[in-house]
Amino acid sequence: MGNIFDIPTIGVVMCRNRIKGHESQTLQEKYLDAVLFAGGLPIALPHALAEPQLLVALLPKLDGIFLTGSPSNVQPHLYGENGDEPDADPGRDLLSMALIDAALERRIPLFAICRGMQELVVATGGTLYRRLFDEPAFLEHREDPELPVEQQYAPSHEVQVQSGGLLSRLIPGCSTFWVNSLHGQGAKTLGPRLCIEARAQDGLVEAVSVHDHPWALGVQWHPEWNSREYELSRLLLAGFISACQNYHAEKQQV
Ligand SMILES: N[C@@H](CCC(=O)NCCCC(=O)O)C(=O)O
Repeated sequence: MGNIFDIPTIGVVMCRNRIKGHESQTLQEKYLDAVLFAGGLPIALPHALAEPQLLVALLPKLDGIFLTGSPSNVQPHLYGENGDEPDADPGRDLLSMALIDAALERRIPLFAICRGMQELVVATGGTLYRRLFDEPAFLEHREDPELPVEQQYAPSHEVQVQSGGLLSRLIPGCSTFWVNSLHGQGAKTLGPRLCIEARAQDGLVEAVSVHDHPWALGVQWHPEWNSREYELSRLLLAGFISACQNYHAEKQQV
């Protein structure tokens, strides 16, 4: 694993849950393991870190930011829609939006998975389909909750990679591949800072990157799931950690 001081520190955003009556913030182990297996040091980020003074103290310590998936949905008012969101996690929204702003401004590497990609879309001025499953043009992108978890995360549909982008550089020679799919929302419009990196066969945007940023990628699927078993997932995570190592080294030179 090398010298502990060379391992990049990756901030991983937490999610709010109620456990046995107690308000809690949690992180699924698969996200932590994916960062560890790729050679990063994951650090859990609780929502209180959105407070500006704490954020300013935190950011210099991070070499990368990892936004996880979550069953909760981004609050609709953040992308200009009315109405309640019963599955909201406002603390997560606040922290993720602040972390994305910081990552874009400071050029910190950012890897955003599923809800994380939706947060990246919203933070950069885009909008979401709130009920993708009510849109007749789209495939079913949700998992079947009745199935065992291994089957829920099994490959579900193909994606087509846009040539010439960050994703195609990370997985050279691979222009289509199968992904798992566990989301009921999806990117509807994108702000000017995002590039499309992949689409599903129904046209849904499945991956995005940020213009003029060394490494900021959002994917709608779950490369963290059994990440060591799938070569494409390993390549994405290795690319992220390598960008974090470069960022760490650049910081030392300033
Ligand atoms: N709630 C949003 C985002 C979906 C999402 O992130 N799913 C993954 C949940 C579990 C995990 O982290 O693996 C939507 O429905 O689109």
